Amino acid sequence: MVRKVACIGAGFVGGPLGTVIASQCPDIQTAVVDINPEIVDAWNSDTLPLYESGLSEMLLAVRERGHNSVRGVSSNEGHCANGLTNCNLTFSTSVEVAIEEAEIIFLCIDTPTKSTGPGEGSALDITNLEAAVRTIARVAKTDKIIVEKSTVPCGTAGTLRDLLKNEANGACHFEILSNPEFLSEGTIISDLLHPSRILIGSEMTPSGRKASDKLAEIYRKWVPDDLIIHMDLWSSELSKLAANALLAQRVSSINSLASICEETGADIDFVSTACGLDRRITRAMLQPSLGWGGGCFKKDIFCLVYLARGLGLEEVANYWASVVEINEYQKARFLKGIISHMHGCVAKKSIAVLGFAFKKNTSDTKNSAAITLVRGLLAEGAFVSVYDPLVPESKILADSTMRLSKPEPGQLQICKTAYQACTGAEAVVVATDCDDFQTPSRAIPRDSSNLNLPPTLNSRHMDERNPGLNVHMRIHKPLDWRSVVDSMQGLKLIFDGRNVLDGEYLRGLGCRYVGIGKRVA
Ligand SMILES: NC(=O)c1ccc[n+]([C@@H]2O[C@H](COP(=O)([O-])OP(=O)(O)OC[C@H]3O[C@@H](n4cnc5c(N)ncnc54)[C@H](O)[C@@H]3O)[C@@H](O)[C@H]2O)c1
Ligand SMILES: O=c1ccn([C@@H]2O[C@H](COP(=O)(O)OP(=O)(O)O[C@H]3O[C@H](CO)[C@@H](O)[C@H](O)[C@H]3O)[C@@H](O)[C@H]2O)c(=O)[nH]1
Repeated sequence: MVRKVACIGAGFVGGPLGTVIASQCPDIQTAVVDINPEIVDAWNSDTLPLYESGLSEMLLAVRERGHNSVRGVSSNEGHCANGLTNCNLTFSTSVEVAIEEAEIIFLCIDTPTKSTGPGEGSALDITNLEAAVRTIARVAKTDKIIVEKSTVPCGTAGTLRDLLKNEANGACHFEILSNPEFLSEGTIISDLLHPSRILIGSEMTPSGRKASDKLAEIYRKWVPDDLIIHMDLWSSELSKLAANALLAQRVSSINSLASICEETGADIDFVSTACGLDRRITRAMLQPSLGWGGGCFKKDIFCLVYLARGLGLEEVANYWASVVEINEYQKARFLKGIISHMHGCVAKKSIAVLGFAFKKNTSDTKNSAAITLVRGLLAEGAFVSVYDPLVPESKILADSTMRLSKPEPGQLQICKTAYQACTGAEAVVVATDCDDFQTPSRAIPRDSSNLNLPPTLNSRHMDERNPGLNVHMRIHKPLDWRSVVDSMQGLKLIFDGRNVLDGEYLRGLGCRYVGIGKRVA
């Protein structure tokens, strides 16, 4: 029976994963550790470092359970927020202590694209991952199971094994497992609680299988056994890259078809529905957009491309590279379309951009198509006002500003409301599929989450125990498009970069509607 685990890296993966393990396995002491004290402080404060539906409620429930516990579980060197020391979840910078105490160590460390040297711009950089494994080699005094949660180049398990062999003193045994994470931002807690599958890659040796079973034991606390799949290390590592490449390929494919629709008068929403209803195709990842973004797709596809090229499989490399190329093309095409609809010139024209995150329900802007859009509009001399319900103003400002060409003073405005952004605008661009931006006929029910969370506290109780944790709980207020259109001026164009609006309804309000892959009426 596993008693102590550690998650190294308290980012989008490590923080929520640690929280879910602690929530689902009260008998397991979970230490989430990070070298960045700011992130750790944020996890221990009322303002979490990331917004995710259900996260703060789950954290609160774990802390509450610790508060009510009479058993007095020891708590590593970290502490539960609000001084609660009995809970089974800690966030701290005590990486070495966590390593020493844990039987299973989840590596949840960032693996960005390499920015220098061989493989620059393509291969994944595992420097941070290796640094953590070096620390394990140095401080471990007992056997450890080391779990690759990070997305890694294929063969990394072997690299880490060699590193441990060379750097550890040989007194303890290390088993490396690959256990890739498939969560999506915006639905992190739900995805962790209800994963479509859990892959566990191990060496096909008795000790590899034993370690694999030990990890499966943890997941079995909340994941059905038939969803836990055991395989070899390479297959598991490759499956992660393959899954992201296939998902991104679907969006690139539908976006490439959207461009045919725009030239011919076909409607991509009909085409997407028609294809998606085929039981073999399904409707997932076929929503046309101004371009996909996020921290994972591009870097993971490039990692696959790098692998294929290294294996001499040039055609295979080119095939997957084209998924990213089509996405770049889509982003550029969307910007060009806006300029063209505004008579070939956006200079000195006011344009509102609604949504800046790479998708709804997240404050993450990594590779967001909105960044390309806003930078492009600013470079063309437009006055741009941006509103996003979750992204902080400072982040929007930093992302919108290019190194070499800065916007003129007053050219970029970050707004507190969508109405403020749209007032006086000649064009409004919906860049993120936020529920708040939907038109009435497409509006979704207010509580769309289906998290199946463990029994949570009622809101009155939450307020009393931990008022700050409520700050991220959002109430959807659908946009009043009539007021928006009334407040616009000039051309009154609405560009729907997500095809989430009802074009007919908007035209009825007196504006011109331009969707992706649709004929402009
Ligand atoms: N974000 C996602 O949606 C997602 C989903 C699935 C898989 N992944 C993969 O999981 C990995 C982590 O992604 P993320 O989004 O959580 O990254 P992140 O950047 O949000 O978090 C990584 C954390 O690791 C910490 N860190 C770096 N080196 C460290 C060290 N030596 N010791 C301790 N902490 C260290 C950093 O300070 C950072 O807080 C990546 O490989 C990513 O590709 C991410
Ligand atoms: O039909 C669709 C679906 C998605 N998108 C866009 O595609 C991007 C990626 O979306 P999504 O896959 O939902 O978000 P991520 O959080 O990037 O999650 C992906 O990347 C993670 C990190 O590896 C994986 O764990 C997930 O399984 C994988 O879905 C976003 O910009 C979406 O707006 C579309 O344009 N159309």
